Amino acid sequence: MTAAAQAPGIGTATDAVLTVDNLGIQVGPVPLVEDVSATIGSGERVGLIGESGSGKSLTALALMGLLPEGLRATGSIRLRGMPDDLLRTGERQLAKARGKAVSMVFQEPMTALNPVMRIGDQVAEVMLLHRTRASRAEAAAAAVELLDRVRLPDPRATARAFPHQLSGGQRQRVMLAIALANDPALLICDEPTTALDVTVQAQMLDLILELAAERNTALLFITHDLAVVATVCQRVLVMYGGRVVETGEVYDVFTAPRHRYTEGLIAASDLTVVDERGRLQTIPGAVPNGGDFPDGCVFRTRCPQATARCERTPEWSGTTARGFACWHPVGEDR
Ligand SMILES: Nc1ncnc2c1ncn2[C@@H]1O[C@H](COP(=O)(O)OP(=O)(O)OP(=O)(O)O)[C@@H](O)[C@H]1O
Repeated sequence: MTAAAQAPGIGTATDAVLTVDNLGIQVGPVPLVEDVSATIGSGERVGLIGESGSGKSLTALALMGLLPEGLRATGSIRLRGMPDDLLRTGERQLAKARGKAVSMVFQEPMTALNPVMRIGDQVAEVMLLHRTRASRAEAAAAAVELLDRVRLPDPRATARAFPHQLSGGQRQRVMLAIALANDPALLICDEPTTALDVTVQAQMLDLILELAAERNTALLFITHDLAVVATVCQRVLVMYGGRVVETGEVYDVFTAPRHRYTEGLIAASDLTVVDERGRLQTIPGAVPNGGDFPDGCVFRTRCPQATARCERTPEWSGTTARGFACWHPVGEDR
């Protein structure tokens, strides 16, 4: 059986808000993401981790139907509230689904917010777009309420402000308000706290968790930070070279990783592990550019355990809920 046939992924939820099957993303003939499968249930919180260049953001953009010009997605993406496969849905239907079936908070709110439009109008506009509120006045009042819910100080004054008048942390709260304005079934957070300082980061994470729990919103949380995943998520997908290399419950994956890449990521995130010269652990080498990953196991050129066997694509071991794709997994002698 091939790795593709086994569709590495996560979850078996019957009340799925998201079902991804064999997602691939290509630029011309070059594959950037391959064979990604995942199911996220209602209210579930799933992390997506991997180094820069692993394919996390492209995967998230595909789930929003927002891939950059020139990139093509294959496979299938089904979202609750959308009648058809997202990859076979036209732009008009997609625009309707965005915000309601799925919504996203990006890392850099300044690029996502309109710099010349008042905050309150930006929140109200998305409600009017989806007719969550009937009139402009109703939407304006609901926007102030929502700004209060994301704990912005003086929500009325904030509604009248322009983005540049707010701090980075406040702008990120506005983005969260906009993302939640139409009560999406799935909220994708792509490094939502990376640009914030540590205390603001923790407050933002608490807020996302609280509001998602209140509304039973499922979360797909993309981050480099394993500690954030451990705080926020129940399950995790580990990506490298555009592929899912391991998946499972956060506790299982972090305490007993099987893929050599996951093992390396965990060691690299542990500030207590140093070598004989006192240096922090790192994964050797650098992430290749998209499309430059080796055949076979995508991690083999950086993996200390690689053998000739790794020149063949590793089969998926385990289930879609707990599994990995590695010829020489942690805990098994070569
Ligand atoms: N528009 C594009 N055209 C061609 N290649 C692209 C494009 N966008 C991204 N890529 C490539 O696809 C690969 C995956 O990128 P992606 O942004 O998804 O990684 P990531 O894991 O999200 O990284 P980061 O954490 O830095 O956001 C990278 O090698 C990147 O250079």
